[in-house]
Amino acid sequence: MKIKEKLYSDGVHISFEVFPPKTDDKYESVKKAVDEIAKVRPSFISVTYGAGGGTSKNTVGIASHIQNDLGVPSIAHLTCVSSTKSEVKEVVRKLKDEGIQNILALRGDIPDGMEYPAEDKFRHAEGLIRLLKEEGDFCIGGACYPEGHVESPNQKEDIRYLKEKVDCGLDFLTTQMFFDNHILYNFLYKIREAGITVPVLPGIMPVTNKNQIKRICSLSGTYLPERFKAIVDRFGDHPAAMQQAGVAYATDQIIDLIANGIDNIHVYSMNKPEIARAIMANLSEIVNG
Ligand SMILES: NC(=O)C1=CN([C@@H]2O[C@H](COP(=O)(O)OP(=O)(O)OC[C@H]3O[C@@H](n4cnc5c(N)ncnc54)[C@H](O)[C@@H]3O)[C@@H](O)[C@H]2O)C=CC1
Ligand SMILES: Nc1nc(=O)c2c([nH]1)NC[C@@H]1CN(c3ccc(C(=O)N[C@@H](CCC(=O)O)C(=O)O)cc3)CN21
Repeated sequence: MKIKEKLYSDGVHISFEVFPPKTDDKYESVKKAVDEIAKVRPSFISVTYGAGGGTSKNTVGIASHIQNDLGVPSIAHLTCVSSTKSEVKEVVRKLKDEGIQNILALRGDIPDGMEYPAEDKFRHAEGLIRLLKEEGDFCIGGACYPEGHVESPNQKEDIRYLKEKVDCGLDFLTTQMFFDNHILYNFLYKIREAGITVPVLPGIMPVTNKNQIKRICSLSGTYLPERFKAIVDRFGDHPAAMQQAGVAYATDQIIDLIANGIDNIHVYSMNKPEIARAIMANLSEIVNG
């Protein structure tokens, strides 16, 4: 099923993100986590592609399992930063073979020490989107950055490139995580003003671990409100308490988004079924009521 059809259908839709195993010995444990997440019947599950520049060989396998064995729509991330154009084409062929219809087209994070751009690689997500349009009939998503992308000199320029990227044929956008909804509302106003009309799925990350938040912030420069920092300061060294507080904070953000008319929300719960379950339990009457 094409995800864009879901996005325009009635009701509130919650999706989750998972990352594939880095090594084959972890395949079964990731599969088990994914099976559990599928049980809460999210509108779709997205599968990252070497987040932070890691490996990507299991993305197609996990995305295919979700869609073809579990009956939940899936979307495979595809980045072009670490692969040559012909390697990217090879992955596209595998995705087609597995019947994957949804792709999140990304440039991806530049790994430490990598020389970029390179002659035989796409420089931006744009090139990848053009290739996907030529190669098949995919539903294509892209990433956007409510606080601006770390490599962008300013938000105006970032939004100008975003408009060009969407015009290459994107069906929807997912946002980088944010911890203050006002940032999202301001961003939405600006991109609509700039003529970007595709659905935008806010990305919410339930933070459950102090080190994870440090890594994320150094990668993407995310603003952390005082209210959020107080939670990490108070509960950061107590994993169970941090998890409970992180889920409550994320739930609060999600309810505010829904109350303000946003019906599609993407949750960066990664490979943690207990987080997916807790979020869905907190929203049971809101999503299904
Ligand atoms: N939000 C998400 O779901 C995910 C995001 N990522 C990320 O992928 C990143 C980059 O991927 P994308 O957003 O797909 O990259 P992109 O190619 O759309 O944008 C990357 C940067 O290049 C600029 N840019 C874009 N098109 C340009 C053009 N034609 N000329 C000049 N500059 C241009 C953008 O303003 C931005 O600063 C990472 O930094 C990371 O945050 C990775 C996985 C998931
Ligand atoms: N800069 C950037 N790169 C990304 O890959 C990315 C974003 N931003 N923002 C949106 C999502 C969120 N992503 C995430 C978020 C958390 C983990 C995570 O929890 N990773 C584990 C280790 C993963 C592993 O073992 O491979 C961790 O403990 O950090 C991974 C990807 C991927 N996406």
